[in-house]
Amino acid sequence: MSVSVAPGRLELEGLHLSFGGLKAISDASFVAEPGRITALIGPNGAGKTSMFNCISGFYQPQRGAVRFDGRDVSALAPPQRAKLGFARTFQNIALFRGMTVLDNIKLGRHAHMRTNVLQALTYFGRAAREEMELRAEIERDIIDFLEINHIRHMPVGSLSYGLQKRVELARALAMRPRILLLDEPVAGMNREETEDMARFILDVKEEWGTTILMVEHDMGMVMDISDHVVVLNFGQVIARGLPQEVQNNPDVVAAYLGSGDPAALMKKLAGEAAERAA
Ligand SMILES: Nc1ncnc2c1ncn2[C@@H]1O[C@H](COP(=O)(O)OP(=O)(O)OP(=O)(O)O)[C@@H](O)[C@H]1O
Repeated sequence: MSVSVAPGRLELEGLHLSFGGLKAISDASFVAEPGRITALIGPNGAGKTSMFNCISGFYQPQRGAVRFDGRDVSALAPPQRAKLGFARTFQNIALFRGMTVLDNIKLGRHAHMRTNVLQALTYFGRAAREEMELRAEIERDIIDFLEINHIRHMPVGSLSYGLQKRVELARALAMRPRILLLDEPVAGMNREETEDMARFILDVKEEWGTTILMVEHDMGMVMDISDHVVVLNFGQVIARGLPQEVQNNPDVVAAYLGSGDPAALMKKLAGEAAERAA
């Protein structure tokens, strides 16, 4: 691996977001530290997706700031944030199903290239050189790394769900992110697919050093691989800390269950994850 992109530090300060009269996010602050995995969890409707959309620039919070390495990026549109190193995967896979794995991954990188997609698809001059370098780099750094060599020329639509999610991760990595935003990376996966994805996310952290922020419902996976967990409830941050600290926090348990029984919480959450995977 030879990926040398400095990880970024994401800081959210006093974020407010309302839809009409409904407060989706209310005075929420937290930090995703460089080179760490931060998980954003919370019951359904807690505001996780809204928060993700504020971070990637799809939503504009009414108040508060999104800072990246100290710079206020709140007013930047998603493509401008992408240029600063934000890369995102989506809850519902956002790939071109008729295109091959390799072409889908290359599209991730074209956002950053000096020549645009059309120029790059015609093999002349700088475009041709960039295209060849890109292909070599993607094959070396990403396709091998994510163990998707055998499917590189297959159309994405023909792949299993777990592999499609891995291709989406590959496309995000092709952007050479300084922060990777993963929206429910293992939703809908079976146990084996979940374990594979968890391992790849850990490998990205360890080998690329990328800052990772993920929204995830699978508590087993969250507790296994996160360095830091932030819990949202009704749009507010109600807890943050190490996975074990959060797991045993009575406010968190109450938010999920309305009871003080952490064992029951874990059982319920594990059951929900299994239901989604079934
Ligand atoms: N575009 C929108 N318009 C109106 N209300 C919205 C919109 N997006 C989200 N909401 C509301 O904001 C609140 C937070 O929703 P959000 O989807 O961010 O929660 P979540 O934690 O991601 O939930 P889930 O785990 O179910 O995906 C909910 O009450 C939701 O109905």
